Amino acid sequence: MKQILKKTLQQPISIYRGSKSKQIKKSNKMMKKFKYYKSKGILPNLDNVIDCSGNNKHVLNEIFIDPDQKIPNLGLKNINEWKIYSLIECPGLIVIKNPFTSLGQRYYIKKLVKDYTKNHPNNLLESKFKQNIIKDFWASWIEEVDQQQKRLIKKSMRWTTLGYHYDWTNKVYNEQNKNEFPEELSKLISVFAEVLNFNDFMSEAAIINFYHIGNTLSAHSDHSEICNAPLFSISFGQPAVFLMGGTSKDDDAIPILLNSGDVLVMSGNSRFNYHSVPRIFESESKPWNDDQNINNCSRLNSDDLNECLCQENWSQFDSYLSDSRINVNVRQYKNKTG
Ligand SMILES: O=C(O)CCC(=O)C(=O)O
Ligand SMILES: [Fe+2]
Repeated sequence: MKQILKKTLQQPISIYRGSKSKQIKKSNKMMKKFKYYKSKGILPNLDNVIDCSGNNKHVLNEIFIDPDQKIPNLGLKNINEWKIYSLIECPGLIVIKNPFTSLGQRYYIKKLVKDYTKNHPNNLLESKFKQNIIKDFWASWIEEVDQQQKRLIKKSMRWTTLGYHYDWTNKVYNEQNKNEFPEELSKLISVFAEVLNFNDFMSEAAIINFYHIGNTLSAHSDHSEICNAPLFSISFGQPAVFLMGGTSKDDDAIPILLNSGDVLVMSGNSRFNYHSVPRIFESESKPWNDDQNINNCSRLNSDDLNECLCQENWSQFDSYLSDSRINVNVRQYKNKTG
């Protein structure tokens, strides 16, 4: 078992899901910045990383929404507390600063890493891992007593897909290989879409990425969806530097700090831009533990909520998150009018 795990894990630490380009051109500004922020030797200077707060007014525009509109109780803060920004230099890129309550964060974290890794396609399916790990990653991880094995199991889960499954080899969505898109996630995304006036958005396909300190995601653009609908990307756990480039890898890239709970929306011109994740940080802040107020959670499943409220149970998630980041990005795959 140890051998099989080790063998499967002998792969680049970068999540890479396509064919590699052969050479890095000198003009490839995205790659240069990627290398800079990824660097392990000399720690990168983070002064230029945009943290999407009031401190960065020169590069951000605040988007004001109706503070009296009604949103469902899905673990989100009161709408009058939401802060939303667009990036002046990247039209269409929007960041909703953590709109989740602490319990809301816990709820979706549990869904993403425990529930959705079960019964959905994931990167372990074609590996030689034991069936129990492939079928129920979370149970296998928490039940493992050997600390070395436990670490290996944790790092083995890199991605899971929901809804239409993406065929990474042929770079197409697979019509036959489709799972039910989780209803609670679709409802959550609809709230973000409606608040931002993307009223017809349909959640049809999602990728959940699991990163651990040291993991990266190479520069790519998400262009396999045939519609021009926005892409909603939610991050939980440890913070990351996210690089947002242009339509060519030669375009310069903007470094953005994504903290737990932040929702990044790629719409309009930014939808098909190159982007990457060069770095995950360990941070002291744990916004999923701030308070466990059940306000604004009445539309969430009570059994799931109780699981998040039970401290003994939650400590497993805390341990998972101590050096991990979870990102879920949700897409509309088909053009409804087409
Ligand atoms: O982890 C992130 O923030 C980005 C993920 C991403 O770009 C992707 O999965 O296509
Ligand atoms: Fe992407």
